[in-house]
Amino acid sequence: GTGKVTATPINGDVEYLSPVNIGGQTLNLDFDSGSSDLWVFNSQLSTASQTGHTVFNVAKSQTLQMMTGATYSISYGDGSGSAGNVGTDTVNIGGATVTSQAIELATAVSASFVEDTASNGLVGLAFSKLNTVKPTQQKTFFDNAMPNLAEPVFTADLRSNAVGAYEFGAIDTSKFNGTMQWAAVNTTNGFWQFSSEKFQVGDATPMAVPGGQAIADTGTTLMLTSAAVVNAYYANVQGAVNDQQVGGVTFPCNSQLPDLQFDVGGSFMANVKGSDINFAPVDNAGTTCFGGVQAIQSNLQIYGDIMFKSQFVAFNGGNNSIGMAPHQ
Ligand SMILES: N[C@H]1[C@H](O)[C@@H](Sc2ccccc2)[C@@H]2OC[C@H]1O2
Repeated sequence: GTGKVTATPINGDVEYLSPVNIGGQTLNLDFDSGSSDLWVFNSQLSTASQTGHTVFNVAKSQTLQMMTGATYSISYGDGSGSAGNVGTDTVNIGGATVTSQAIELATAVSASFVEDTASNGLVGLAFSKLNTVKPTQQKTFFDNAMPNLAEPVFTADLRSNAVGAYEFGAIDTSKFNGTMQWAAVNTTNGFWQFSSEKFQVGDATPMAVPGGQAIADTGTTLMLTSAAVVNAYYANVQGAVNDQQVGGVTFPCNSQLPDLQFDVGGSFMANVKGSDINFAPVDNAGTTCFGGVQAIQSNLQIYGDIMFKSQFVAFNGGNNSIGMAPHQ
């Protein structure tokens, strides 16, 4: 079978939310190719933590079965996190259905999740080895669904300020231009990780990347790479400054940002459109804008939604590869 759901950007493309049916109840969740837990806001949470959210009502599902003694606890790269207990239920994502999917039921969530009222939980789509359920680690929705999918793939079609889609079991070739190019994924760390050793602006000298590795992470808003690459890129942008106050590089909103190409698996260069690197204004007048490409201190670069807005991406769990092509 296959399944397809909308991916709706919220708050200026900060994150993308998709409807998921769990035991007959539909929640908008954040699909995250950078983690491997499916957890939801639910009726066990404190009233305060539930404020503003649509919660999964554990009493209302006819098919929920609690997993005795099972717990989870997850913390994310940005310091947020959640923890709770675990059950299994039927999960239907746009027609792709898993009858006994581990559903992690938060009994505690960090402030940033409570405040983010648009999101009622996450669907982890990285590799199951990262799942945090104890004592028995659980499989992701994709791992459970794969045997029944027409093809062992899911795709992310994320758009700038427009509704896109996640699809399971098929690659819709009408959604991208040209031929999709593929690279090997190294699953050792549990991420959709591939080598990415260089960046290039126009036909300038390519910039090397320390560590030369990146992950494709739909749950990260920006594109995070080395400070050297960030500085070299914004050297092309008049008025770009690294503003500690704001927390990264800003530039005049009317800047003509150059495209940025990045190496994928040593086999091809994929392009991020300059227009997608203008992430958002930082001031009410809309004079100064925050860059979509920012620096992290890590040998593992994180290609988040800024990259996905320029590239249609396919994740192949059959042969552990990642495919990219410019959006149609
Ligand atoms: N894979 C990512 C994950 O989806 C988010 S969790 C999240 C936190 C608050 C709001 C929305 C989502 C967090 O930032 C980067 C990395 O960890």
